[in-house]
Amino acid sequence: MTKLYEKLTLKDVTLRNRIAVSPMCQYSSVDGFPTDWHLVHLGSRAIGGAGLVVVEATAVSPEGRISPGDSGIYTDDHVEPFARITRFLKEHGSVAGIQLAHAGRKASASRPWEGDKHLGNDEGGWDTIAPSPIAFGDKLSKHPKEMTLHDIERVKGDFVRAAERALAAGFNFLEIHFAHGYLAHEFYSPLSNKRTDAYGGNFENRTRFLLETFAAVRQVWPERFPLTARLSVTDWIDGGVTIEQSIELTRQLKSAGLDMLDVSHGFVTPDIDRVPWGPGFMIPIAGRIRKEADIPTTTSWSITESQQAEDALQQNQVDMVMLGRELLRDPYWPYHAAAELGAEVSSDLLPVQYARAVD
Ligand SMILES: CC(=O)[C@H]1CCCN(Cc2ccccc2)C1
Repeated sequence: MTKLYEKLTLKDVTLRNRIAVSPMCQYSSVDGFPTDWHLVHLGSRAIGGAGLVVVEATAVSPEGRISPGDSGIYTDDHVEPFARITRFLKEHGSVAGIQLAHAGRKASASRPWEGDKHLGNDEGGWDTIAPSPIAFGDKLSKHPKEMTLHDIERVKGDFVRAAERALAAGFNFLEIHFAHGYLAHEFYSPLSNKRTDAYGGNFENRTRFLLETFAAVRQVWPERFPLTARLSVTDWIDGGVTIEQSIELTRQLKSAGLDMLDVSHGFVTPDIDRVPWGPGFMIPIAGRIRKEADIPTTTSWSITESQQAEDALQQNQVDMVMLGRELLRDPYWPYHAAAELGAEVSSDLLPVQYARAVD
């Protein structure tokens, strides 16, 4: 049996296959509100057969957005526009997921096609916050305000309220963003966290914000729905977070109710020279964490071929694959991959309206 097309059950949620649409920023929201673009962009990937569609990094507060075009779920008015999307995704056989995020010191940036750089407060930008008053660097050179303990409590509350709104909007899969040099990763990594209070210094203190935020969200996110996290498991840099530390953190998150780890990497500093880029280069690392932390995993990064995805599943390195750019290039990848792998293209992979396309 082609494992890529086996169902996957996480708590009370069952995916029709092991293919997920990775959360990918569209920079096309207005004051956080998703638009027709999002309905068509995400809806077409549900029509294309993905088992899970995860909505892009969605900010838990206005200052937590990467760019002014980012999605947000920081007011109750954001719920219905997202509910319109979740209804469509579910109607076409996909599980509806969303990634909750706070961009920390990487916030207040322009869209990639507008330069991917910090915006001054006189050009639509805003003051940023972070564990320590240290700029990311390169094109993101704004110095963030060091978060007070009050700021920390507020932002944890923002994650909780955002999770409650995601539930109200009909999402059944929730991912907290602990990666890519955004706020939570900035607490986790010694490269960005120079605090001397209970949120900085040793491993216990640097993981405190992540564990407290996770526990607070778990309390409001129903037990019957999967709660996951995307974690940069290594900074690739001496002095940064290591895979060994991340295995320990994953074990602690699992004890707190983590249902799957979305294994990612890097980007807490501009330095990407040490990243071992290559086809599916994160898959072996996901496999190690899956084994040593004894938890379901998924991962992304240069997964493009059907046999590559099938091998990762067969070798028990991941339980699901998350495709990003490959699904931008081809929303019907799930259908094409089934044909390549000789998996019978079950009728639920294509909508009834398209079924006649299969001769
Ligand atoms: C929110 C998030 O994680 C997105 C933001 C846009 C780029 N995405 C992909 C990316 C991650 C790290 C470095 C370069 C590219 C990640």
